[in-house]
Amino acid sequence: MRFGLFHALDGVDVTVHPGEIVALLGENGCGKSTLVKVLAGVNVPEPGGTLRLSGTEVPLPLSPGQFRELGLSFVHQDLGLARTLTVVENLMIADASAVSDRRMISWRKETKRVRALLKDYGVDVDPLLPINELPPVGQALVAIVRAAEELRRYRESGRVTQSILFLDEPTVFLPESEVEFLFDLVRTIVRDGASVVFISHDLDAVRRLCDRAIVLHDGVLAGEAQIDAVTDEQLIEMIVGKATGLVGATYRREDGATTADLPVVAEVSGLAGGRVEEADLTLHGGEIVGVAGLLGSGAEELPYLCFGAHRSTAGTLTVDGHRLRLPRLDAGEAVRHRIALVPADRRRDGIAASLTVGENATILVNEKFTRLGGVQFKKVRARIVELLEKYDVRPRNPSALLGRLSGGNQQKVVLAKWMEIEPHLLLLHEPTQGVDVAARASIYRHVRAATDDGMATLWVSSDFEELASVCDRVLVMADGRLRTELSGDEVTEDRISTAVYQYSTNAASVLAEVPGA
Ligand SMILES: Nc1ncnc2c1ncn2[C@@H]1O[C@H](COP(=O)(O)OP(=O)(O)OP(=O)(O)O)[C@@H](O)[C@H]1O
Repeated sequence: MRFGLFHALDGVDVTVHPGEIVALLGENGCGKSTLVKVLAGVNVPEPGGTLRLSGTEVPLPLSPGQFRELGLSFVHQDLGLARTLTVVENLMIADASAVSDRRMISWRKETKRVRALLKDYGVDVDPLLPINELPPVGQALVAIVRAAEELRRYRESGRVTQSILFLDEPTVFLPESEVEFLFDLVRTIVRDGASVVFISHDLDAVRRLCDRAIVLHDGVLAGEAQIDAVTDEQLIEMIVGKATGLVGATYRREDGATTADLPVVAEVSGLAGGRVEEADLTLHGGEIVGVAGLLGSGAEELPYLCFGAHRSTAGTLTVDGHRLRLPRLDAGEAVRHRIALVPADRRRDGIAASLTVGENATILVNEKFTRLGGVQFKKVRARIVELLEKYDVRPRNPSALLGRLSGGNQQKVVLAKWMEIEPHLLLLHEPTQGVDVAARASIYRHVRAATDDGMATLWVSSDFEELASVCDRVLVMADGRLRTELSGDEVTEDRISTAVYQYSTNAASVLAEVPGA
């Protein structure tokens, strides 16, 4: 498969067996989604490739929608749901044939049918709620149920004997604690007779769910392995193409300095807003401070409240001696005070998809390249080239539209953009989601280096292993308040996890809001 002169896939052979869950792994931009899109009839590959399903050869390229006749179904990262429509409506759109011969839709009957269907799959969401009112895990579950139903209809139609569900990073926006609900559903689908291809950068998740891994590297097949026959180090070596020593690496301060030795850069006091009832925190230059909490604890809102992206009801933020009233803070003022925010929802909040990579990377610092009212294009371009090299953005093409880059490469550009303002305070929310294992390590190193140079960093993540490897201190949030603090040797994945559940007195009720819990 070529895009212009660029070979996104080159001679890749892949086999999927009945009833198997196969992981499709590889670095950002190695061609995973491209392969899936060939099978979805979106990408038109070069002549010469073959596709054989249950022994029957199917000519390539596939036409859009042809996958339905072949027993293939897809859940892409953005889930592809109509967000303002209800769960019932979304499930009905997928099955238009079921209603095409009726003159009137009986919503009562449809709701009853969908309620029973969701129950069969063990998914507990209200069928009458619009998609965008469901929590992220509920949305992902609905998208997967819709695909599973599609597979069931294929099999019942008698046209296909085998069916394959492709899941392209559906867990990327989900807190770690909720991923398991999704996996239960995937296992149900496999029991019902489908095979699954699961794309992910989360090796833990891959280990929990998959039987076998297929690894791509720069558009070619790098290897295959049964999951229980390889170590993480071996898988990573296949993914990256060389030994990395990344397993178990840490990115904490090396000089042993403690909080007390470091200068205060930012102080938040009396913060309230959203689910945060009250939060006070002091952030030091040179220190990465993690925040851990269950969904609904308020942790996931802290970065946005401190940036003025979500409205606070009370509180102040003092950065480098400037006292800002949080309820009146807006993004413009935050940037002027060198506060940076890397948001979790990259597509919605992080990138300008229709601008180029270069425009995105320099959008916050245009004035640096303006002289006497004119833009110094040579200088801008030189800086962009430097940034693409430094953050290893692939391809190194400043003029590519950012929306066309693979997810992980978009994330590298988002970080590069924010680091350009030379932040005093960096606010991160799930900054490595969708990022491959090597690029993740490079993000850790960049943030560590800038923090060592005096920046204060607040890192909110549901990945406690990540927090344990990068943070010097971790605050635990529950019920809208910061409950405890772990530092030094206490910062381990186990201690963070234990503290989060111990302090979340409403852990049961938080989980009760999660469909399927
Ligand atoms: N429509 C397109 N036009 C031009 N280049 C494209 C297009 N789609 C993908 N590419 C390029 O093809 C390469 C493979 O992209 P792909 O999205 O398949 O990567 P991926 O392995 O899914 O990565 P990630 O893990 O980051 O999602 C990337 O270099 C990407 O920029």
